[in-house]
Amino acid sequence: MAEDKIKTSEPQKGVESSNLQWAPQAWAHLELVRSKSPLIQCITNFVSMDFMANTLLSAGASPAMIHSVDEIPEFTPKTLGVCINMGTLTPDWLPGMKLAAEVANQCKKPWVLDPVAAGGTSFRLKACLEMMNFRPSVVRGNGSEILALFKGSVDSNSKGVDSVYGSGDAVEAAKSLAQQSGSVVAVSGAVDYITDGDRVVCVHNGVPMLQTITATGCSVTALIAAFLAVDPSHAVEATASALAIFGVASEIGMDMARGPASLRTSLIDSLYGLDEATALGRVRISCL
Ligand SMILES: Nc1ncnc2c1ncn2[C@@H]1O[C@H](COP(=O)(O)OP(=O)(O)OP(=O)(O)O)[C@@H](O)[C@H]1O
Ligand SMILES: Cc1ncsc1CCO
Ligand SMILES: [Mg+2]
Repeated sequence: MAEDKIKTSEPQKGVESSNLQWAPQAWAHLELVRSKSPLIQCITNFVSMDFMANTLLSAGASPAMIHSVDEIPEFTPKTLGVCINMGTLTPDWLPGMKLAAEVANQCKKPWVLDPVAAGGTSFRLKACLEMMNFRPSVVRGNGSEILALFKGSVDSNSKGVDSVYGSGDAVEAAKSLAQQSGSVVAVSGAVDYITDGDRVVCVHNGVPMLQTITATGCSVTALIAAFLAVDPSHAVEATASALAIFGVASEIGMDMARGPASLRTSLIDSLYGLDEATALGRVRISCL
């Protein structure tokens, strides 16, 4: 049974030794998503809706892009996880986002925040910080986004949704943010870092071309929600598994791709077709 492979013991140091535990765990999480097909509510930006829904479907989850404040009290309790993404934020979307976070918390369902371009404008920063007050189970952003949330200030060098920092530049900020907020914090980039403020887990999978496809970050945040939905009490482990499996799918997809457009397609195919031997051979997770 896939649940049996999900361990709670302390991780070991180094990629080689800790992979013995983390790679089977990542596969077990994917198997659980495939078998349980969790319903994931996504309140997300207009750019990401299609790719995010297809990412969730190819992993075996069941996405629903439902964001109306009028539907949330009835719909959110039916879900197993919620993804809230600030990408194309306007003031009229915020009450629904806050209500969905509140209902998810009341129903003890995990929810994940994607603070897109948090440091881009003061309106966006304030909204992201307000969402942090609802204590997401996990917040996943790129280096710039996590640094902006930690500092609580707009970044004059912001390039909007793209990061101007590497993920490694935001590790200490991520740890502090996790300690202050009580949320697990994930910083994505060449290496993804996941922290609860104490442990730091590193995911080494992925390909640089992911940066040239819009909404790959948004979609992996939704995948985190699906992995959390099937293992809500192990947020660090589920988040690392989701990032690793998405990264592995991109690596296999890269072998078939001719550029960003075909990688977008082959990544979805690879995630759908991923088998145990390939996952165990490719997942690379270590601990700092
Ligand atoms: N240089 C890289 N090498 C390998 N994988 C990468 C690299 N940069 C990003 N990734 C992977 O790409 C995915 C998206 O991460 P990224 O940090 O680009 O998100 P983002 O900036 O929020 O993206 P978006 O806003 O377009 O959705 C993650 O799975 C991450 O691991
Ligand atoms: C390009 C873009 N603009 C707002 S959201 C989004 C998708 C990537 O975050
Ligand atoms: Mg993003």
